[in-house]
Amino acid sequence: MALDKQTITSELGRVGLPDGGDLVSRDMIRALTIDGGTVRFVIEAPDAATAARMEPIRAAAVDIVRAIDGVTDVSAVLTAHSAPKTAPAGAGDAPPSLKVGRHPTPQAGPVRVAGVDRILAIGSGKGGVGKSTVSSNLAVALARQGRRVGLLDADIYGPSQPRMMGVNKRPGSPDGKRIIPLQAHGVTMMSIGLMVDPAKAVVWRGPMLMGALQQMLGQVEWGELDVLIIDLPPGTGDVQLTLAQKTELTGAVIVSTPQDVALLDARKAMDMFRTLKTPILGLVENMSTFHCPHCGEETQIFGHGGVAHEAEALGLPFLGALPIDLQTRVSGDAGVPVAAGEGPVADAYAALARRFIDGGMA
Ligand SMILES: Nc1ncnc2c1ncn2[C@@H]1O[C@H](COP(=O)(O)OP(=O)(O)OP(=O)(O)O)[C@@H](O)[C@H]1O
Repeated sequence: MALDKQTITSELGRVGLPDGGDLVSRDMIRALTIDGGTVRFVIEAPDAATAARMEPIRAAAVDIVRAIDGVTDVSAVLTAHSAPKTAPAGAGDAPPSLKVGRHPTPQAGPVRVAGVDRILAIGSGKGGVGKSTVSSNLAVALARQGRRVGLLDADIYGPSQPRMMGVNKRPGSPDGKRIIPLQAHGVTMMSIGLMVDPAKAVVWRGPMLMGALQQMLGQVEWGELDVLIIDLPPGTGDVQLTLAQKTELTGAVIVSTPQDVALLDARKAMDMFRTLKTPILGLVENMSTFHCPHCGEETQIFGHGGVAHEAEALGLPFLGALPIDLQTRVSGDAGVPVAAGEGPVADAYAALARRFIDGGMA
């Protein structure tokens, strides 16, 4: 019999906590995925101090799931999140201004974005590994599966989503306060690149970036979304820091190519998210195998499987591999993500999206 989430959740509900309740009743299980006999999940403690005491609980959870018929492998990651569950009173009340990049309005701590169920930050250590490509295609693939998806291009230094999603209109504002996002391929989208000249944004530092991000999240009329995907700049800079500190992120997904040098940088990005107490929900390998369209031969241009191994070594979920593919690049440049069409790469993105939905991440 195929494993199902309900069976696993009900077993995890037997893992009690010293201060009362259990892992399920206390809502600590995140990103539960089942892949054949392999079960992966994240245990999210309310804060770092609690997480530090929870290793025996994590081990008990692994044992209890491993004992389920059909389970061959279990990976459970312990993370901590210090964010409050609700937006503090008054958050978002400050008079907004459409001048993007102003100084931020004071904000007590991480806040939710009204109407948005989950926020995923898509990060990478290195630039050029395909983080924006994966963000846009994943967004489109999720929308094709009926999810309500938002895409925020927060790559302030090199916004590429307008080009990849085929939009270049400046978003409108009926009252000079609210910003109306654009729609493309079933996705609600917004890019800092549509509001400001990236050449100017390059010199922005902490407070200016914080103000701009606060506006993108607070003033944009996102509507009701199942998931908002945020395409981050590469590396570990001010945008990541600001976002993790000011917004209640569901978690981060790391995109890397398979070769060691990219993985080295990906590790730095993961270290940063761990320090910021943002749960890392998993890793995606981009530019994996190349399938020759002429002879059908497979070539591992950047190697293959490096990200899956890294995920395994770190006990993190491996979410999927996407091939290196000419059509992906051409479609991205043409503003129609490959996931919007048909074919093996669109299928790979559909499978990735399914994984996110099944894992409760979208
Ligand atoms: N799987 C793929 N196959 C072929 N080309 C790809 C693939 N993924 C991305 N590309 C191409 O590689 C280039 C860089 O991709 P992209 O802009 O998504 O990377 P990035 O990590 O977001 O970079 P940066 O952070 O510097 O913006 C683009 O031209 C894109 O079309």
